[in-house]
Amino acid sequence: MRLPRSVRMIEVGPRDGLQNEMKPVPAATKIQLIDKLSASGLREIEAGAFVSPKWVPQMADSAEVLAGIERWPDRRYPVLVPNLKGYEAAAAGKADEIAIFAAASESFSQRNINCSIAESIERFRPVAEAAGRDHVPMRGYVSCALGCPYEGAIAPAKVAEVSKALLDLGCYEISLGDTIGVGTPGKAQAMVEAVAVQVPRERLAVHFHDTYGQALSNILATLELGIATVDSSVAGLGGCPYAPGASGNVASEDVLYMLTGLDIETGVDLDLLAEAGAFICQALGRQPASRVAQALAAKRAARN
Ligand SMILES: CC(C)(COP(=O)([O-])OP(=O)([O-])OC[C@H]1O[C@@H](n2cnc3c(N)ncnc32)[C@H](O)[C@@H]1OP(=O)([O-])[O-])[C@@H](O)C(=O)NCCC(=O)NCCSC(=O)C[C@@](C)(O)CC(=O)[O-]
Repeated sequence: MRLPRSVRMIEVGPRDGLQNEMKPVPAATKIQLIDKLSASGLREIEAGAFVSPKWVPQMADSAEVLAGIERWPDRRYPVLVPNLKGYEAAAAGKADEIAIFAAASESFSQRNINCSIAESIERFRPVAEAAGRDHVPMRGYVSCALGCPYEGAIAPAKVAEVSKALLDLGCYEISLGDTIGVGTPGKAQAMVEAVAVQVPRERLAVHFHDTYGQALSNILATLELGIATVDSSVAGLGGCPYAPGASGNVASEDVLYMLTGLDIETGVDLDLLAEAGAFICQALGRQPASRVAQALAAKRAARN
């Protein structure tokens, strides 16, 4: 088994993790969470989304969050941007990176951003031009890479086509989203292999939700193919508002524990990461979904 020596962990908890929360999470809590995640050693932390507040009310305070966080010099705080209006707001908030998001499923694209896949690529074009002009790095997401809540199975060739379109727009990296967490290791590998024909694998990231408990296995399967960038969410928070039934993202603590066990470097401190997870779970009034966080907490409780 050939695995990468180091992996970039992209933390999506403050955005993907919180966007589906029904009760408003105060901006001050989001800010504290992001500061704690920065302190844990994570270098890329998605801080919010400049999307329509009618569509995703929880992200309406993203400007306030960006203005309030401590910006560590060697960290980046990307935000999601669905259109030029979102880009202008993100730029006004001094976002240091943006992410555009398309889907490999027509139905999901309609439900999530109210347009077809082709229309979304056209809508992203002026965003890409503006980001290029301003030297703001741009990441791209492809949702439903392993299945769609409305259409079921999605052809890997379609994922490859949309990934290439985002790459051509100027994305430095494409994150392949198993939005509803239905993937299994063999299917994840086949999908990555299909995309890698169009997009160099060093420019691919994986983004698994853990709905069916397959996320860690899927990550390991894609690391074996040379993928070295993994999205995850502290405490396993998350779910997409336009993907009914989708559970949280794979927990950052669980990913980190697995990577450390494989002697793969990340630069992230597990105790500090778990502390950030405990903080946000306390604020939300729930237990972390991360098995590693639960095990660490039980060990601590037994010691005291
Ligand atoms: C794309 C739109 C805006 C189209 O929505 P629309 O209704 O077609 O847009 P519109 O242009 O007709 O505008 C409607 C209203 O929204 C306003 N508006 C328009 N744009 C913005 C903006 N940027 N910021 C703030 N406001 C905005 C606009 O000004 C107008 O306001 P009104 O005149 O009615 O008062 C909408 O569908 C939207 O915001 N969708 C975002 C949905 C979303 O955030 N989903 C979750 C993120 S994707 C995800 O989680 C998956 C991922 C990335 O994690 C990977 C994976 O797991 O698969």
